[in-house]
Amino acid sequence: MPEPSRTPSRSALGSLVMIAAIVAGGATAFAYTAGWLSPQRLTPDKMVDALAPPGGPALGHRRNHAKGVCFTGVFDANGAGTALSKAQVFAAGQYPALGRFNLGTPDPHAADATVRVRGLGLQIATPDGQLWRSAMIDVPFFPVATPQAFYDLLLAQGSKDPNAMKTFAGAHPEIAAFGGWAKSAPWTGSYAEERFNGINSFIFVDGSGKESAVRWSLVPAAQPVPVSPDDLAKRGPDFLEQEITDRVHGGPQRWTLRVTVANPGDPTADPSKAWPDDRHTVEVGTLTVQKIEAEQDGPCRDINYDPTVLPSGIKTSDDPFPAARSAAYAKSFDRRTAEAQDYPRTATGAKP
Ligand code: HEM
Repeated sequence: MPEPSRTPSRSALGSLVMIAAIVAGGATAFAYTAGWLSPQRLTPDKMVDALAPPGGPALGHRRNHAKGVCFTGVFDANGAGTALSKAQVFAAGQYPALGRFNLGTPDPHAADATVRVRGLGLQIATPDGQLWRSAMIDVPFFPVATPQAFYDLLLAQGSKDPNAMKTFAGAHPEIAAFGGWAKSAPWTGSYAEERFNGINSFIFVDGSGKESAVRWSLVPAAQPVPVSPDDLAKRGPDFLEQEITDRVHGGPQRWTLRVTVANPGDPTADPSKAWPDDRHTVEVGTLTVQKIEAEQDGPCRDINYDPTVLPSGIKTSDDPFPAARSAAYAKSFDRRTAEAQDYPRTATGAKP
């Protein structure tokens, strides 16, 4: 009987080499994705870690804009937006809205009068099954020009080096405009009096395929009444939630959705640069907030207001923020939903 051959045949050897190559390729891709091959690369993990306050993140909560209150209402499109975008949300009609007023802080217990930036997350659903999610703030422009600069800003803010912020501002002079806004813009006593700005640039695509670069804002119907932060502090740490609850109880609150169209050459890739005031604007409809909902364990808890969740007819532009935000929001969502024991959670069916 002939001895069985101990040397693998050429074809078996080829298969082994192929399997090894596939495994190595997979491992390399995994290592790249995890950032092991490029420690300098900005990853969603690093970005979300950098948002955490010195004592660590508030487990179970959003890693930014952690304090807030949920609402439901409707968006009434007046039809004017169809000249710019084929998305059904602009066709005249009424669509359900689910949103969240919030404060730009990773601390869910921060006193309202200590947080300079206020925000609004919004989801509008249309009968064609599409969703438009957006998260806006009351600042008219972003403090820095790139996601990397935002990360560097977070590191500088958290640094023990007393010169860290000075060094950062030297390298990122655009931050001065935010400082100017923070000092001079009036504070108000109500979310209902805030204008919320989308800040990032997107592309609207109309029925014929024509593209327009746009930004959008929610302009309040309520007249803003300036109140000093000292006076706001006297209203208590959570006055904003109580105030909006009482106000909406007294009657629905409204904002006009205003779309601003860029002129050729306007900067779309840099949200730290506001577009000039004379740009063409189109009022496309009205957001009506009808009911304040429970924040804890309410309908906003499992929503990720990812700004890249867009209906057909709206797409991202060369602005690098929405993609970076999407990755960071997903990371925050994953972490907070995995921390069920630290936050009241009864319902299932999370929708990242
Ligand atoms: C690279 C830049 C940014 C990063 C890393 C970042 C990070 C985050 C994170 C981690 C969350 C919590 C997400 C969740 O768990 O659901 C969040 C929420 C939010 N962000 Fe940003 N953000 C960025 C830029 C912006 C910009 C440009 C705006 C405004 C135009 C904005 C407005 C908001 C608002 C309003 C929320 C709260 C939404 C909600 O109620 O769930 N962010 N952000």
